[in-house]
Amino acid sequence: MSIELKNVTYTYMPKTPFERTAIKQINLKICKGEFVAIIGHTGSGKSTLVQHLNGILKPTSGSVSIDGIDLHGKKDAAKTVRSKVGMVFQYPEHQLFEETIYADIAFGPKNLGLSTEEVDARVRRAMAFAGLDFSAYAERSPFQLSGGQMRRVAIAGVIALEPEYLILDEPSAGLDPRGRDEIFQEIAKLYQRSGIAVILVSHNMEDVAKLATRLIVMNDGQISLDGTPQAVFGEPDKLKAAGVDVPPVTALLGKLKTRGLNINDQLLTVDEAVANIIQALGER
Ligand SMILES: Nc1ncnc2c1ncn2[C@@H]1O[C@H](COP(=O)(O)OP(=O)(O)OP(=O)(O)O)[C@@H](O)[C@H]1O
Repeated sequence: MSIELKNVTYTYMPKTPFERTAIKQINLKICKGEFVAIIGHTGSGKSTLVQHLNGILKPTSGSVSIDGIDLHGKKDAAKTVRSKVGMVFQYPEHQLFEETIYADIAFGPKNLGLSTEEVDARVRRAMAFAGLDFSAYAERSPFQLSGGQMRRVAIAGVIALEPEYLILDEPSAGLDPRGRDEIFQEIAKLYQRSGIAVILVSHNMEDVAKLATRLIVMNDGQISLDGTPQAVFGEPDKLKAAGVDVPPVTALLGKLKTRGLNINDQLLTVDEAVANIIQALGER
């Protein structure tokens, strides 16, 4: 079970003076159970790439398939996408529009043609998952909430679709550190509890390093690195060429190593780094 892109190229505004090829000859397979983070400098093609994973964009050339179904081949392809792929866009709270939080989260499942009971069960599950107490929030207007809470409602609306592939394009953009941590904790929880694939576009290297099982680095419309976080962050020269920084923890460990400390510079979390630094200092 996978989403597969074969030789996908996408050109915006072809045959005009504004023509721009945003992704070039991309070959990529993402399987259920993976947590894939897509990183890269501004304009490297991340959003264009993920908008192919749910059929919003149709490749200029090449093909996209989900669980073996060609997205642009069959008539029922759109239905397959709707039922399997959930997409959280940048600033998803801008897409809230119903009068109550309940109605907003119920909107997607209703559109899937589910029974009232099933819609209700999904709304309750999604709200519980997003940390929104049902009795306190269901009948409130989403527009009375803080920015972080509005985003949780918007994400709950996508989670209520119970997608098998969940795509999140910069889900923490514009949030303060606390809001950002909460959103990432929820995403991690969802990933750990279910066998879905998560595809996350993010600029935050620490979150990416902590959560992802696989990192894809985009550079100028192409995939320049693809591997585990350890493997990718172990390629500082290629990362630099792609305009991407290593996580601060990895950078710190690298510097301590060049200063002669016997240290593992492939660690990605603060806790791992602290334990390793204490051990290295004890050896001196
Ligand atoms: N609607 C559009 N019309 C024309 N060109 C576009 C459009 N959207 C994106 N582009 C161009 O395609 C290229 C890739 O853009 P894309 O948004 O996919 O990059 P990105 O890596 O997601 O960037 P960011 O990190 O800033 O969101 C850029 O050069 C961008 O200017």
